[in-house]
Amino acid sequence: MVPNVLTIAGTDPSGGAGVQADLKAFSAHGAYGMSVITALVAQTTTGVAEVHEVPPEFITAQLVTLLDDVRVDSVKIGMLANAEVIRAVVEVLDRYAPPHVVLDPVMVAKSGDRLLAPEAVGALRDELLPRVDLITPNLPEAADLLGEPELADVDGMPAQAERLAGLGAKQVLLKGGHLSGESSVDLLYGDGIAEFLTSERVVTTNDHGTGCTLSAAIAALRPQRPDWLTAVRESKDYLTEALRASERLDVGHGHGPVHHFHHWW
Ligand SMILES: Nc1ncnc2c1ncn2[C@@H]1O[C@H](COP(=O)(O)OP(=O)(O)OP(=O)(O)O)[C@@H](O)[C@H]1O
Ligand SMILES: Cc1ncc(COP(=O)(O)O)c(N)n1
Repeated sequence: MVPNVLTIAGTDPSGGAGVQADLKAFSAHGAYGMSVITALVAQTTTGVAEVHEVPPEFITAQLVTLLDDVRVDSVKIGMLANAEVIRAVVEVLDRYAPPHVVLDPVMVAKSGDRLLAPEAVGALRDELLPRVDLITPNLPEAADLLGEPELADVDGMPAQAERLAGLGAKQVLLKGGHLSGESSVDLLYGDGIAEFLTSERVVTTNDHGTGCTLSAAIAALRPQRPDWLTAVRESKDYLTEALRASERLDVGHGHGPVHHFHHWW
C-alpha cells in the first residue's frame, strides 16, 4: 500500500526548500504527498524577502479537515514560524496521534534569515519535542535547543544527542552538515542505537533545502521500512545523490536547490 505522508511546513517559491522540496522527496520515495502550509515565504536561492504567517486557527482548520478524511501514515514537520502555530500543531497531534512524526526544527534559513521567532524555541522544545518520534536538528539548532555552545567537531555529537533525547524525542538525528571535512557525518541516537552515518561531502553551492529533503525522505520511507535506522540511512544516500545531481540544474544565483531524482532515472 502506498503510504500517505503529510508535510506541515512553509513554502519556497523557488522550489528548493520547504513544502515544495518535501513533496518532491515524497514522490521520489513512492509516497503519496500531502501538505498543510504554515507560512508563505517570499524566498529564493539568495535569501528570504518576506514571510506571511498563516493564522494558527487556519492551520488547525487545514489539519482537521485533512485528518478527518485521510489516513496519514507519517508526518514531517518543518517551519512553524511562531509559538501559536506550534501549539496548534501540538493540539492536533494529541487529538489524532498520527504515527511516525519527524520534526525538522527549522529555525534559521541558510541565508541567515529567521524562520522561527526566537521566543518560540522554548515552546518547540517543551511542548512539541516530547510528542515527536524523530527530531533532526543541525548543529546550531541543537545548540539553541539545549542552550549550549555549537559543536565544532564530531567528537561531542554522541553526548549532545543524548542530552537532546533527554528533552523527550524518542530518536535524534544530529546532522553534521555544517562541519567541514572530507565527509558529512550525522549521528542517529535512540532506542539503543548510537550510529554515525557518513557520506562523501559533495563540493557544491547547491545546498538549499538539504535538511528539508532529508527529513521528508525519512518520513516517506519510514512506513515502508522496518526501522528508523534503515529509513535514515537510505534517505541520507538519496540526499547525497540529490546533491550530486544538482549540477544538472541552473536555478538562481545563490545557494541552488538539490535535484530530486526518481529511481527510474
Ligand atoms: N556538502 C554536503 N555533502 C554531502 N552531504 C551534505 C552536505 N551538506 C550537508 N549534507 C548533509 O545534508 C543533511 C542536512 O544537513 P545540515 O546540517 O546542512 O542541515 P540543515 O542545516 O538543517 O539543512 P538546511 O537548513 O540547509 O535545510 C545532513 O545529512 C548532512 O550530512
Ligand atoms: C519554508 C522553509 N523551510 C525550511 C527552510 C530551510 O532550508 P535552508 O536552510 O536550506 O534555507 C527554508 N529556507 N524555507
